[in-house]
Amino acid sequence: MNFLKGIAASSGIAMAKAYRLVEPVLSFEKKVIEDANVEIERLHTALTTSKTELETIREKAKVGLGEEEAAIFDAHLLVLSDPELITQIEDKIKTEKVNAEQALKEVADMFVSMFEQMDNDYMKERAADIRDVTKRVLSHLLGVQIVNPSMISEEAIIVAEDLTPSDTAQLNREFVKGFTTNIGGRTSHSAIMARSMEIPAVVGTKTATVDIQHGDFIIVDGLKGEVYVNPTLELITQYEQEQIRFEEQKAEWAKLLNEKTVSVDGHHVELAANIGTPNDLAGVINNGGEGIGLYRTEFLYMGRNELPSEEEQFESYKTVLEGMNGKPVVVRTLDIGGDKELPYLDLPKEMNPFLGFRAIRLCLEEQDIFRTQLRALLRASSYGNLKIMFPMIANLDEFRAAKTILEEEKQKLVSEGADVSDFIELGIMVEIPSTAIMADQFAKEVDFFSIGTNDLIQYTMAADRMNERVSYLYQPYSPAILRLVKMVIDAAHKEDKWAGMCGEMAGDEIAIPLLLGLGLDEFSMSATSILKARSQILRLSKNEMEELAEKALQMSTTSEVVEAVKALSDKVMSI
Ligand SMILES: C=C(OP(=O)(O)O)C(=O)O
Ligand SMILES: [Mg+2]
Repeated sequence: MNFLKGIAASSGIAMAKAYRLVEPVLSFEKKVIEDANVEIERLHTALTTSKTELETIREKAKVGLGEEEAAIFDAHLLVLSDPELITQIEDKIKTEKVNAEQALKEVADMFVSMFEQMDNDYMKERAADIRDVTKRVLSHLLGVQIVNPSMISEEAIIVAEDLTPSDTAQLNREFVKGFTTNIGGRTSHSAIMARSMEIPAVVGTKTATVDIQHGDFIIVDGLKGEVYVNPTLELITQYEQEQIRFEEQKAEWAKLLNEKTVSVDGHHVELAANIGTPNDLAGVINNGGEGIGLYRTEFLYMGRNELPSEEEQFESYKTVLEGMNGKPVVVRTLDIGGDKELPYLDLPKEMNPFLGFRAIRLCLEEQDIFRTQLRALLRASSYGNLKIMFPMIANLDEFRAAKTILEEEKQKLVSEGADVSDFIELGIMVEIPSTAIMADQFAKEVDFFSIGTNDLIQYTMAADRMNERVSYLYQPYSPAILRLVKMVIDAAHKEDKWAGMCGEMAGDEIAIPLLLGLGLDEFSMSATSILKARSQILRLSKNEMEELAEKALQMSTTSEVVEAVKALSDKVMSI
């Protein structure tokens, strides 16, 4: 039995065979061939196998993700049967007497660079399609298997170097019981998505792909951040008991579904959910969410080849607003960048993507993208209680510029006769230290704050949220972070505004007593954490937590703070 320690990213216990999701090696040598016909036949066999495979993937994507996501594969199927591409590969094999792999690569590279140089987004997307399809055909020529998470059709635990947010979105919950990765932290987006999909996960193990072989039986303990490879029967039985206990605990929490979240001394706070797509709505309702505190709209833009249209966005926003039936829905405008990439935007690679051209910075420059989203939001506003929030605001000029654009679009829509609500609150994410420090000034102009601690911690501590090697610095309970949070909440309250938090800290059981004491009004978290948080807050006294927070703000280290919270007694800690 082998044991790996990582970061507990999504709670629960999974036991199944390992499914390794590793990039295949597609290297080959250029060869001079004797018989061109043999090579051409190999090429056609690889093309046919790729076609059958893509059709199956397309079908699965259609069932699991919907027609729109599946349409991406139509573009790939088109490339596969493009006569111009195929004839040129055949000609190369015949005239230059090279192997099919070499001919395929040279012709594909030529098309890719031709399309990439065109000043046309549609053509640039075709370059990405050709690259993808070439990889698939090449894998069949070489007899190497390309793995695709959406193709998993038996119970498995994924083992990977890392999972991108779009890989995670494609996971089929029926078969994927859990995952473990080499890199990543609790607030990397794949971890956040795992929590909302209720898939147990341990990230940042450093060596999962080395220590775990395809088909090994593994246990992923997402509560403790541990992974066992080929465990003993005794351990399996122990974990089966553990699974039962976890389910019983969840059943207890479920009794609080329709309760208000009120402390023992009568202070009410709002427990809201973070979502990525309208598909997450059911989870919010089934977990007793009192609103949506963060709708990460960037997922609408991901896993596809082009920007979503205004109409498409309008439909998604309307679905969420109607689904929440008048409860608050905070929609965050496009926050692309960092670990959330959009290949079709074709932005230059940056040295420090988390500090680069992203989120509101990109939206203020690429205004077509921004205005389309704002129009869709404004049109949807009459279907519910919409609040709009801008991400990554670093100074007041950015907020004012974004607000002006929103107002311009609103005027246009109103003059076109559209129905736009007059009660849309406008707020910002506080996730950059400069904004927390200047919160008193912002509070005069915004309607609310939502503290994005996932980024606020990484920017304050200069510790990458995705890097497990610096995770010791990435501490939500650090007095430095608590002081910033206090500044933001106090600044909001001074201007009669509300302050929420949508970073993962809001659902963390050690942070919750402190945040209640600091006066946070709204806690927004993975839907699956809501009932547990409610059960905890129902046992806390706001007055006592104020005293605790006061003391914590004067402490000098994170561990002192953690000890003080834990000393509150088992009564207020869930586990
Ligand atoms: C909620 C946040 O945004 P994201 O995790 O999407 O960066 C945050 O930074 O805390
Ligand atoms: Mg953020």
